[in-house]
Amino acid sequence: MKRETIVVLDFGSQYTQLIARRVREHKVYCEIHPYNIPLNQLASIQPKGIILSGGPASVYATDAPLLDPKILTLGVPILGICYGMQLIAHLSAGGKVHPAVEREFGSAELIVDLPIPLFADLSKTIDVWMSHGDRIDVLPDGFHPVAHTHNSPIAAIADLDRDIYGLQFHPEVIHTQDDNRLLANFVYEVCECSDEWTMQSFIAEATEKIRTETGGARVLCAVSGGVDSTVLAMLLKRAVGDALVCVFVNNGLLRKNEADQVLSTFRELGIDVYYVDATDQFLEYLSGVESPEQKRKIIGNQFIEVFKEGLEQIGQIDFLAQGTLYPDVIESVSVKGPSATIKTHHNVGGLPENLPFKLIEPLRELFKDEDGIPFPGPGLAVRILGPITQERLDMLREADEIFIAELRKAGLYDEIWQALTVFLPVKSVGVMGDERTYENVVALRAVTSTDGMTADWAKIPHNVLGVISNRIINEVRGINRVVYDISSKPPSTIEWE
Ligand SMILES: Nc1ncnc2c1ncn2[C@@H]1O[C@H](COP(=O)(O)OP(=O)(O)OP(=O)(O)O)[C@@H](O)[C@H]1O
Ligand SMILES: O=c1[nH]c(=O)c2[nH+]cn([C@@H]3O[C@H](COP(=O)(O)O)[C@@H](O)[C@H]3O)c2[nH]1
Ligand SMILES: NC(=O)CC[C@H](N)C(=O)O
Ligand SMILES: [Mg+2]
Repeated sequence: MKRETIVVLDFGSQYTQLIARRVREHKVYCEIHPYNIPLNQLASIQPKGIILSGGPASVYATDAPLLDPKILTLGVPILGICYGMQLIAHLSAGGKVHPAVEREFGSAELIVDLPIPLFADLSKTIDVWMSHGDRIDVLPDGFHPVAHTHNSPIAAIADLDRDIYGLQFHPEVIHTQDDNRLLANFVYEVCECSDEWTMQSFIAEATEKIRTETGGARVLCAVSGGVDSTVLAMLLKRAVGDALVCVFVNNGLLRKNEADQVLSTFRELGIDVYYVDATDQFLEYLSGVESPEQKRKIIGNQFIEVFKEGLEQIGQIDFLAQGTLYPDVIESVSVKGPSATIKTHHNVGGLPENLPFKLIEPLRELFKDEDGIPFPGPGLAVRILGPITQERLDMLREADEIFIAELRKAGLYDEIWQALTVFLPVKSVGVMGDERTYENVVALRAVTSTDGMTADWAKIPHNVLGVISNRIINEVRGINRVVYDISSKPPSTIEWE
């Protein structure tokens, strides 16, 4: 049976992914395609409904991204959001879109004038989220005006015969206070989708697909202990059982007890892991290296070496599973300009592309909710400024464990996007028990952020910082000074290297 699918056509809105996520929250599968997807390709998806996203352009501009007008005649229900609605008006006979006298950003009160099924179970006035400079001035033929705001006399439109709708506001953002009803009404009432796309149905379908794809051959999954590779390994275990080969490499740059924790997690999951302790090899190659980029390069290369050696022992494997997620897939077809058009999927631990595997990517349809603080691939290597030594790694591990534990204890862990401890290559004078000390400094770094691209330093209460500093200086031998990093990104970065 064909899976019921809602397609979002992307005109470059910052909210495109959010639209897809909101639709999926209603247990209806939704995928994103560029606005200029060829008509036959779109038709072959057999969408139950099409949503046209917002976008930064103006429909009347000469280089505006347009829609193949035949899409409006497919007989599939369509919902245009903001730019999407303006486009429907622009492409339909009689419709006129012009710059509004006043631009409208933020909350606005929407008054519903025509109670159509799209607005079922909603009150007559709704607080909605606006973000536009253009508006429909003349309604296209065949459309009814459905709602208005103070600044947008035509804030929602409907052609009930053809099931084509437009909203000037953004139903996908939480500031539109409709309890996510508008998109629910669109997918259930207008498109007549059922709520059958669940994680259970995804797992069942993905399991079947992996079995068919691999046909009993062995599958390699490199695991880091992170969410993506762990979920991937669980799904593969279910699908191929003992044909799954998991490999976990200890590069000596992990946090305190991390390797043991990863191994015990996999034991609890009933998944065998081929464990390679390559600490000595990594530290040997990193010995004396100070340049951050050099460190990264060495770590990447050693990863490949370790993997190749491991594979010689494990023997022939046909498939490599990667934890590519939907945002990676979307980026590779993005409309946001040529620089973003081709993105190589993030490589498993920097594995080279010429290894003799066929790739499978069972998670490529999924989004992930951000969870906890990420740990970067190069690990503690980029948190020790200057040369890496076992002694420095040990001090840093202890200090880092205290920092994170105290953040959790203070209930701050979930508000913080990234938290780390940096070992500085300087010594400073202190006094401990009347004795002069001449020891090391660590810097604490904690930031708030939504995507890691920009970040602000976290305003951790002074008393919490005090406890952390005391504990580190008292408990970690070799450290007599703790400083807190109060730089934002930009101009600084989150990590120090
Ligand atoms: N120490 C390791 N041993 C084996 N494989 C690893 C290791 N570190 C990373 N990998 C592999 O490289 C992939 C990419 O790592 P990275 O940390 O950059 O991505 P990620 O998105 O955080 O994924 P994850 O949540 O699985 O860690 C991981 O998903 C895993 O397959
Ligand atoms: O896998 C990774 N390999 C790297 O080389 C690397 N460098 C930084 N980071 C992580 O990326 C986010 C942003 O960090 P920066 O502001 O330091 O660039 C932060 O979350 C960093 O931890 C890395 N992750
Ligand atoms: N958010 C949008 O889609 C904006 C559409 C169009 N650029 C406008 O300003 O009206
Ligand atoms: Mg990871």
